[in-house]
Amino acid sequence: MTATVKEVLPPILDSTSQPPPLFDGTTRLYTNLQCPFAQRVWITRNYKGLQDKIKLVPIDLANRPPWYKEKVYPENKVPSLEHDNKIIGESLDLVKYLDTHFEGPTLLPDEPAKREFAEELFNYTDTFNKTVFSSFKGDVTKEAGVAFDYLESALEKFEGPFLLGEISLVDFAYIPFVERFQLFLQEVYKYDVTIGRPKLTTWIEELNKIDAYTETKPDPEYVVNFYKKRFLG
Ligand SMILES: N[C@@H](CCC(=O)N[C@@H](CS)C(=O)NCC(=O)O)C(=O)O
Repeated sequence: MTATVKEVLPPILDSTSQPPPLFDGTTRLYTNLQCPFAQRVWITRNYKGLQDKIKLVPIDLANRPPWYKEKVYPENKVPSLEHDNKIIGESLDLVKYLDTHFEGPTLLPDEPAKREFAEELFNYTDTFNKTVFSSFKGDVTKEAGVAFDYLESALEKFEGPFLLGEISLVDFAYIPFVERFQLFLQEVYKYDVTIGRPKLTTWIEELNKIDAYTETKPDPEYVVNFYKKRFLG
């Protein structure tokens, strides 16, 4: 994608902030700028060129506004989307919702084989994350390696650098987590997940050429410190 002017992000809302004028017809993505689940939806919104149609509402999760749980999303998590007078949650449902309900490039190919594989990959995301998280307390090379080997083989299935060959929602489902794991595994365990995984290496490089994604990347230092506190603290 061609380089565009980087979006100026709106202020982060915390417990002292007033709610936006809810259900006034504005489409809002309630998000958190460090959350990998929310990042999936943020990338999708950017890739489809919906910056003007879907307003970002960043939330401070450590100091959450009470109205978020009470008036917006009782689950009290991000991401959630306010659209057509309703609130929808769950990042994987949301990326699909954005793809089918909004304009912009289609992000799931029609071919049945690709659709089927997309579902397999969506289903594996939780296992992927759990496998890597639990490896932090064990042998990372071996245990996290299994999850990264799965991605490497997945990338061999179709022609092209992305998980379904061409870019799709599936890439956006994985990259926020892969990005964080790559940083943390390198920094703390000196484990480079790209070594011996040429497809994964290219996949990460290709995604890093896309503004819709790079504009959503969290600060690497924040990620490493957050994971250190959470998993090694
Ligand atoms: N399954 C949800 C997970 C969302 C999630 O756990 N978000 C975190 C932030 S990264 C959150 O809102 N945590 C607040 C909480 O659990 O209270 C999804 O895919 O959207």
